[in-house]
Amino acid sequence: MNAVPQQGANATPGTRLPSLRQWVDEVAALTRPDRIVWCDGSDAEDAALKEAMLADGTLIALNQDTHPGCFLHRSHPDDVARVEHLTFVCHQDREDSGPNNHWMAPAEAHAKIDALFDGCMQGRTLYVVPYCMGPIDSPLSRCGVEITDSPYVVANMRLMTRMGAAALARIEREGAEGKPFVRGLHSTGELDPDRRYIMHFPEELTIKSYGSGYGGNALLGKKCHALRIASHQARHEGWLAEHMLIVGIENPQGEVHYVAAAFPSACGKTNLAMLIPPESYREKGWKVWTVGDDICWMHPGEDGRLWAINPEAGFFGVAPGTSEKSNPNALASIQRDTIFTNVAVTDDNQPWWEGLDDRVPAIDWQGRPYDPANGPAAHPNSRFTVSARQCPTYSPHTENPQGVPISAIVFGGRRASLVPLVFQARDWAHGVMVGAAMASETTAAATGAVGVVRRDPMAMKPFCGYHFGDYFRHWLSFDRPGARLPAIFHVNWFRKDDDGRFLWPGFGENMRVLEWIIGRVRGEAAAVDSPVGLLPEADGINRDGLDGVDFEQLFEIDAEGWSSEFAAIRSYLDELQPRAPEAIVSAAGR
Ligand SMILES: Nc1nc2c(ncn2[C@@H]2O[C@H](COP(=O)(O)OP(=O)(O)OP(=O)(O)O)[C@@H](O)[C@H]2O)c(=O)[nH]1
Ligand SMILES: O=C([O-])CC(=O)C(=O)O
Ligand SMILES: [Mn+2]
Repeated sequence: MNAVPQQGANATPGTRLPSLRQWVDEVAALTRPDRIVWCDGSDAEDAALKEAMLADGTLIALNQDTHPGCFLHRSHPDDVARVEHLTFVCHQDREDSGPNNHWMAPAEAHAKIDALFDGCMQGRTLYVVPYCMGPIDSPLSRCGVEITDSPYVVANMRLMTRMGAAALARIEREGAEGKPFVRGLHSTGELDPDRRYIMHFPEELTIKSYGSGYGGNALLGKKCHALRIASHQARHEGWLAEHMLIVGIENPQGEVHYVAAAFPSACGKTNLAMLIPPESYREKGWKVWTVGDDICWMHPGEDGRLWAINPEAGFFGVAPGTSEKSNPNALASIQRDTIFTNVAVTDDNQPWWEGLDDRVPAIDWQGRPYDPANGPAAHPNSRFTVSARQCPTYSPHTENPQGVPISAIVFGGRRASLVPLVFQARDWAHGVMVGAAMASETTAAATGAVGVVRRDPMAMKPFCGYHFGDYFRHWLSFDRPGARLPAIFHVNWFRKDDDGRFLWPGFGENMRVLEWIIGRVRGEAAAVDSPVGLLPEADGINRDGLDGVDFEQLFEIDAEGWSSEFAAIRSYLDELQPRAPEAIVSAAGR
């Protein structure tokens, strides 16, 4: 490991880039770490970090015979999910952050969080983590540096991003040309929920996160950079940074159509990205390729299409519900070299969670002997971190510097009632309205109540780094001469019957809906108009081999229910005035 003892102003630089060196010096002067380590991303560095974490209990070794290279991390019980109420987007002008974000004046926010950072790394190591979001040689990629005092964050960032020497070289090269990198400062602090903030300064390309070690709060390349900061950059540079999976669907003719889909947190992105088609489809030659499971950056190409890259290099996936039946690709991916966070373990020290299989766990996520009276054995938001390359369906085109062309955009939410299995938007503006009108039941991915329907436009409510009205305008701006935009759809895997059972089997069977979507894109499948959009014809979704599915109920359009839904959408858009674009407001029925 390249350990560099800090010697005040004479500290070994670690970089040729003066702006980076100066920032690290400033942060070190504020946080006063015992030592500074510049991370190179090497295997040796990773091994040494893990050894140190095993020694101090940050990591616990899992069964190395069944799960080589796998470790468990138990977080503080109060630090298990994103904290939206403590997450701020601090534009100079409050209006630019919009009613969709918590706001504080930048000067006040800096003062408040810098007071927490003051001296917080005494007795700790400061790690400098250079990273690249996207393929290292792609012009669409963007770089950042995270400074953190958490070795767990370093190990996760190594899986989730292109981290280390190659990223630093790109940052230095771009820096010499005057191109900035995103600066992220993170400390786990005291893990005190009352001394915790996740602050974003889009105009300064800066993130400051204090008091949490959890994924979306602490792995700053992910939601903080690749969505909140990047969405702001994308607005000004003419591209889109979205909370979307990217999946390639190969039809029997060997044609691959790439689909980008936005579902809110813990609503099925990882599962759809890794879908295995039913056997009848596989026999005919249908295949699915995984490009990304959480974030998608889309740029208009010279051919007028939208080209997408996955800025991430790994998956930070929800463990509960992942099984041989629901998601065999995810399960195959996490047999080795995986970091598990807040899962349970069996008596032979294998990772376990609800929905995995019918074994009984021995120890729960907090390290207690398992007792059902204490609730689930694994935390509902327990996660695995793994390199995307370990996924059996990993698409080699993920590394394309120019990205992959998107044929269809799919929006979706968790709606127990009202919303049909699938419908298509009539055109781009209608599709943007459909995305803007999204709502979904809240999940364990963020702290707070679970199962409450809230409006979550484009699954970006917690992640859009600017005013939603401007964001919808930005989406509309892609419809211009020469554009060959993807068709837009909406799906709902989660509609329930009167007894509270899911009407749709979901998971691999979602292939049937994707087949219709690809059919529409290719101009082959028929559709009928309805008050919400274009629906498949009565036999439009392939039903072969599907017994007991009530298609009538899945596609039922309740006129009265929709009229109150549209009223709710309109009053939501009212809150965004005067910035909500007229095209969206009128598409929502005014
Ligand atoms: N009923 C049903 N549940 C599903 C389906 N797909 C996923 N789920 C459930 O949704 C939950 C989480 O899904 P993920 O795919 O991990 O969610 P995600 O959208 O990737 O979430 P984040 O990583 O939080 O952004 C799990 O409990 C799954 O079992 C489906 O088709 N039908
Ligand atoms: O960011 C996280 O912590 C995990 C995630 O994907 C989400 O919450 O959408
Ligand atoms: Mn997510």
